Amino acid sequence: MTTTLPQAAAAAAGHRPVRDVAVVGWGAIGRVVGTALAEGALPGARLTRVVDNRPLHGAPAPQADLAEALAHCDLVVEAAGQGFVRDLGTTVLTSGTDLLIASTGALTDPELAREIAEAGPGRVYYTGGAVGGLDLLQAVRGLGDLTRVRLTTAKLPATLHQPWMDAELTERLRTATGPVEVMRGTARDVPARFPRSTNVAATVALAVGDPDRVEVRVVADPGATLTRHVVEAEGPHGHYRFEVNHAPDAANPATSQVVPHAVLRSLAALTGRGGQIL
Ligand SMILES: NC(=O)C1=CN([C@@H]2O[C@H](COP(=O)(O)OP(=O)(O)OC[C@H]3O[C@@H](n4cnc5c(N)ncnc54)[C@H](O)[C@@H]3O)[C@@H](O)[C@H]2O)C=CC1
Ligand SMILES: O=C([O-])CC(=O)C(=O)O
Repeated sequence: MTTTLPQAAAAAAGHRPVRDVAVVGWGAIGRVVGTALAEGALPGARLTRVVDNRPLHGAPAPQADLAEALAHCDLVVEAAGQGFVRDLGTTVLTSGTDLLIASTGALTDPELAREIAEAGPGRVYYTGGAVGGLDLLQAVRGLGDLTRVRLTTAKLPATLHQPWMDAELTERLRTATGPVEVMRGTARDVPARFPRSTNVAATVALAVGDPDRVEVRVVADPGATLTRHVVEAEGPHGHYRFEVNHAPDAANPATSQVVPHAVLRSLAALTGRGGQIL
């Protein structure tokens, strides 16, 4: 039988406290994260509740509403969508629960970004998700502002179709035989237009500190069997280029397969696990 020590007693006794984690959103990301936690993949964290707005069968922890989940966890992993962050992000934080956000695109609304930043006592964190190099871009800010930051995202056309698109653009996506630029804008406006597909733009913006400074191109490419994100940045102290090409999730090709593993890496850092590249 295992004995669970309360967090403070565990810390005093020299044990690292185990984080009680609720996963919100049991889809491409949440399912992989929650299953790994339930299988003990991360010794410093355990899955206590799962929240989803659809009935679930066979989840490895009880399904609960958010109120019940908050009573049984000290950390919420958001893998549900920008709507959850918008509607309930501050509820999580004001309950004293930490929040790890995947749907960073919600933060492009300046009022919500301010509310989330000021809410507490829970702390908010963001996963790097599908992009890399953000640690370095954050570090470079210590040397002075970046003068130009660009993100180009290329995905399969079907993953980029949106209800706001007119008939002509919809048809161009449907019949594309080569790359089609579907939007050019900034990290302020793009993630709201492609809420399930371009959170990466908002994440880059969090790293560089300004959504208006990040120029974004979204490209529908029938040849993009791997989802591509290219981040290019330049400043007085250097220039940087990060390109990733990810296999998409089989069930939800808008999401790259690596994303839940990026969330698990974020969780490993949050549990205080040693040996991490921070
Ligand atoms: N930061 C990044 O690099 C990435 C971020 N994302 C974000 O993560 C979100 C989740 O991605 P996936 O797992 O691929 O989506 P998914 O569509 O496979 O799963 C989402 C799950 O959340 C549930 N859900 C939706 N709204 C909810 C709510 N308000 N409360 C509770 N459950 C809710 C749905 O029923 C579904 O089961 C995306 O919508 C996107 O915003 C996705 C990919 C990359
Ligand atoms: O998974 C990806 O490649 C990116 C994605 O969906 C997002 O940023 O919302």
